[in-house]
Amino acid sequence: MKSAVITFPGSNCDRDMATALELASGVKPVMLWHRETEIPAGIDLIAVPGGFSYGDYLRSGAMASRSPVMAAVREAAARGVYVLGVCNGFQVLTESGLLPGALMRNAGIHFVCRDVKLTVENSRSAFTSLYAQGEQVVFPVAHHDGNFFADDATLDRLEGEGRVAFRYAEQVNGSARNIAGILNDGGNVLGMMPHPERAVEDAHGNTDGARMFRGLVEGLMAAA
Ligand SMILES: NC(=O)CC[C@H](N)C(=O)O
Repeated sequence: MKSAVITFPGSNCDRDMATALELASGVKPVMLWHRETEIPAGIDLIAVPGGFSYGDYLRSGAMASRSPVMAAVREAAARGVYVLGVCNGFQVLTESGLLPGALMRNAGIHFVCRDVKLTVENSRSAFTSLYAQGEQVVFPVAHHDGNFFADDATLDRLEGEGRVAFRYAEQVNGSARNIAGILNDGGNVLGMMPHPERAVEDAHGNTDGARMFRGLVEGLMAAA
């Protein structure tokens, strides 16, 4: 599996994401600066990593979503290229229109930085194929704008179409229906606030995230 990791000014999880992808695939991802206007040929997966792009000014992810590279990411996603947005990456994907809804300030205002329990709500996606349906996993979160909001009709559609990939199994940030991660209608774009790339090796004390990356490698290689 060939992957690319986008870096914006203020990204801080880009190298962790690259390490997780390399561990799973054996191939170093291409690192793409936000000014790039093209996704290199042959890329199967684009990762939009966490951090504080543009210092979270205006709204988290809003300025990054206007970066030249995001037009190329939108075009690639429309061709079926897989896109994984984590934390600030999820915020960038909603601001880009690649995923519905918005990430608002956490209920309770505070930055939340801890391990949280999640339920795998859809194990049939390319991102979750190595998890069992309904399985509980633990991923770290670290954000102040993780409070997922969408109107009721959108939430009903996400639930009805199996596009809620992960749900918090505990109260974390006030997200509507405790939604932690969602898929687009094509199933090739996933945005999530928790950080799978921070739970991929024994030194992390938790390897629950590793199956996301291994599942992607296995699934995308089988499709190639
Ligand atoms: N870890 C992150 O990506 C943080 C995301 C964003 N800056 C927030 O705090 O909400």
